[in-house]
Amino acid sequence: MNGHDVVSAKAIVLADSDAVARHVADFLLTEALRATGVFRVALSGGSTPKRLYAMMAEPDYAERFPWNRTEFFFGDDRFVPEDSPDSNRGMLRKTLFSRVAISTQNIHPMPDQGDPDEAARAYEAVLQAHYGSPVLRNDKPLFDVVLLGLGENGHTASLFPRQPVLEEKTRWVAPCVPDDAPHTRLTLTYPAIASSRYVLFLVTGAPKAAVYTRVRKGDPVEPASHITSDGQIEWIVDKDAAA
Ligand SMILES: O=C(O)[C@H](O)[C@@H](O)[C@H](O)[C@H](O)COP(=O)(O)O
Repeated sequence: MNGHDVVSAKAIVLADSDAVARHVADFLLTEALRATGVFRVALSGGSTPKRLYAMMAEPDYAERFPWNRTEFFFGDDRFVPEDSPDSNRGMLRKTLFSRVAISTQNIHPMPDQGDPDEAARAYEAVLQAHYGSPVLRNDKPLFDVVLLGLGENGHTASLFPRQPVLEEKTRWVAPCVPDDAPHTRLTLTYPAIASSRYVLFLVTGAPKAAVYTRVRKGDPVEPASHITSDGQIEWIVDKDAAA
């Protein structure tokens, strides 16, 4: 029971999606305040974490959070302009970053224009500059916390079923052209996500119950089953998803 993989990971089952959001918000605040230097977070997209981001923007939380000692990165994004309703960058600007006192220098969205492969390599260069090396070491995490969601088809970040990115063992960021999603995406790869102190999966709602059960059993067909962390993985789920 080491917590480095999705099967041995601890599961925290909470009443509803608000309780999940509050738990993760409190966890991020505690860890950010405890950090002695820069605190690095990779943010998830999609709808599940929107409640979390809204909570983080609330004044009584925002005034306590060390925004300018925190570097916010993206776990993935759709390769669309920021003003697209599908952009994680746009969603985070609206729900969080436009509402708190954070410097744009502490926010690192993924590129959303040009050639996707070149954009992925450019983002990898940003990560390597912050990490201080082009080679990941398992005793020096790239991220303090990686937030992940879980799609009903077993994807997480933009690690989609049947995609070449699932085999990527060297690059930290890569493009993905899912065969069952409308946009090309950029995503952190498995090795980049593994370079973390914590990976938190946020899973809520009855529609996620089946895939959550399959991934928690380590079903190898599900891309999320192959997520590991040099630190600890935790499932933060609501009762409907855990049913
Ligand atoms: O950009 C994205 O879409 C996310 O990073 C993706 O991995 C998401 O977490 C899952 O698709 C779950 O999405 P929901 O939270 O909307 O169910």
